[in-house]
Amino acid sequence: TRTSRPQRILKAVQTKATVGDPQSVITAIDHFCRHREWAMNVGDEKGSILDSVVNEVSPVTVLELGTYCGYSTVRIARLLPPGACVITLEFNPDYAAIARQVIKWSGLEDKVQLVEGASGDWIPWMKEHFGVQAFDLVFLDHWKERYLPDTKLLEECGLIQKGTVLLADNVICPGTPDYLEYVRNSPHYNSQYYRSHLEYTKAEDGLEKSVFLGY
Ligand SMILES: Nc1ncc2ncn(CCCCCNC(=O)c3cc(-c4ccc(F)cc4)cc(O)c3O)c2n1
Ligand SMILES: [Mg+2]
Repeated sequence: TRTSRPQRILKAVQTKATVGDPQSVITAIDHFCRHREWAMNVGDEKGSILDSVVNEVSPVTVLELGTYCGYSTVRIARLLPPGACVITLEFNPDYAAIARQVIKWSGLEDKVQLVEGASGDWIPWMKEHFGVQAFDLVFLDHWKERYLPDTKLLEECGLIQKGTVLLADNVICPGTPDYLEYVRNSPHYNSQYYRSHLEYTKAEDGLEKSVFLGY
């Protein structure tokens, strides 16, 4: 049967990128998705905003919700200092299998913990299973209708503390209206919108950065 799009993305990485060179992996995926087949990676334009937030926060512990092919996982992990790590959750086992290989090709497997499963099932176990106290940065890029319930779940589980930064993809396209309303109106968050475009297109999209102010 035909290969899947994630399999074709992995092939582009394995033919165009250099093992151990995360930037070449990022460039290979962006080139493939801009010139061959669109795919739902955060992309180069929003990816630069993601980079700037990671550099600003310099997180020790990152949670990514929605791995897909590992493009944003590689973007984040390549900027982390030794000892820091990103835990990334992926629901779809086929995507997870591809992402593991993309992360390995980039040479960043020591900074990444890829967990297969649904966010709602795994978040309550984060402290116990991974010894996480709280996350310094959470990148939300999974089911858009899960952004709000999972944010509330992270709060309830004590995984968000004063200073934790939430960075949400796709707040315009496909859109996460209930999440936006919550973080923008809550007295416990300081929120700002980074206007950009839907990956590899001219459509408007953006990232919402929300800093938890404490209770
Ligand atoms: N709970 C849980 N836990 C863990 C999980 N892991 C995966 N999932 C399921 C997530 C499935 C993929 C999520 N991402 C998107 O849907 C997405 C879509 C577009 C897009 C598409 C078509 C258009 F015309 C325009 C824009 C663009 C983006 O940048 C997107 O990120 C999970 N769920
Ligand atoms: Mg996205």
